[in-house]
Amino acid sequence: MEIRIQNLSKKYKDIKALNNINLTINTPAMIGLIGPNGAGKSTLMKILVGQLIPTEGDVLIDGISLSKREKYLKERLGYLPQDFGLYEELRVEEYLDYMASLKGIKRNRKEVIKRVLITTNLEEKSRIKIKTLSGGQKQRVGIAQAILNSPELLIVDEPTVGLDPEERIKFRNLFSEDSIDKIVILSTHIIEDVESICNLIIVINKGKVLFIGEPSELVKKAIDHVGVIEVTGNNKEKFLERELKGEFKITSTVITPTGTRYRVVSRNLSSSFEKVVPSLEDAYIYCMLEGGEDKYVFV
Ligand SMILES: Nc1ncnc2c1ncn2[C@@H]1O[C@H](COP(=O)(O)OP(=O)(O)OP(=O)(O)O)[C@@H](O)[C@H]1O
Repeated sequence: MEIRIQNLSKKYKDIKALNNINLTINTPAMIGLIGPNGAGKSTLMKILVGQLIPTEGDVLIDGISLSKREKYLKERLGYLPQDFGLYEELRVEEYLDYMASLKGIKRNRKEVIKRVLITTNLEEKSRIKIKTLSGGQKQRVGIAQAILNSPELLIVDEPTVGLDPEERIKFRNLFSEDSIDKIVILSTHIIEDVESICNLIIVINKGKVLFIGEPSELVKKAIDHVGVIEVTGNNKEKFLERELKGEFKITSTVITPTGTRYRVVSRNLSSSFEKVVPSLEDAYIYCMLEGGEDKYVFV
């Protein structure tokens, strides 16, 4: 599958949620879509699944406009929205059966449901009413419905929210294994999730793509922009003032026997800092610093 996003913009009244996005994605890809709150991630995902119509531009699925691909996409898409409504009165298996019928799954429906119940560790809960499940278990039901049709394109908006660490690891591995022959787009704020499974990162902010590429390329861009420094008690206030003035962004603070050790990301790192190897999180912050101003785009 090829997804080609062309000059895509979306306006909600006077808010430009997406501002002239151009991207091409091909199978296979395990994509991490990251960006701060309000960056436009959900809007982009909703357009990709045909739930929202763009104000300008188009999305081509295998060369044909999304607007003419409704059935084609429905058969190949799995989607877990950020706020998915579950039918609380239904039992888990009834809900999955209903979702399977909406997706047009007729053959082996029982087996298909059983398979996703096993995959999402919900077998024991299959006869339980959704309203009595915990938040994390409901999230698993959401993931289960998204993978019912073994989709070629799996779009998941913050899928690991509410899951405990073990479950998070399990699900990110599931998405990753699934991406061998498909496109998985995973929107998240959890950089660790992206780091461990994604081979492509798309960073967006204020509706613009700031970066697209491999995680290692993003990290490379932050080399020489990340440093640490130990600040003693008397100098702490002055140091923190420098952050307020925008000289750098503190990404970690550790109290030491002699003062405080800060890790910072800066566009122009002063020589007073000891340079360190950037993490993906540092690189993301650096990307935000560079791309936060309209005059500079990182791609
Ligand atoms: N239905 C809507 N009506 C008006 N404005 C909207 C609507 N949906 C989103 N927006 C605005 O569009 C912008 C992008 O929102 P979007 O939900 O796509 O961001 P996001 O990156 O998914 O954020 P988050 O990480 O907080 O979920 C924000 O400024 C948001 O307030």
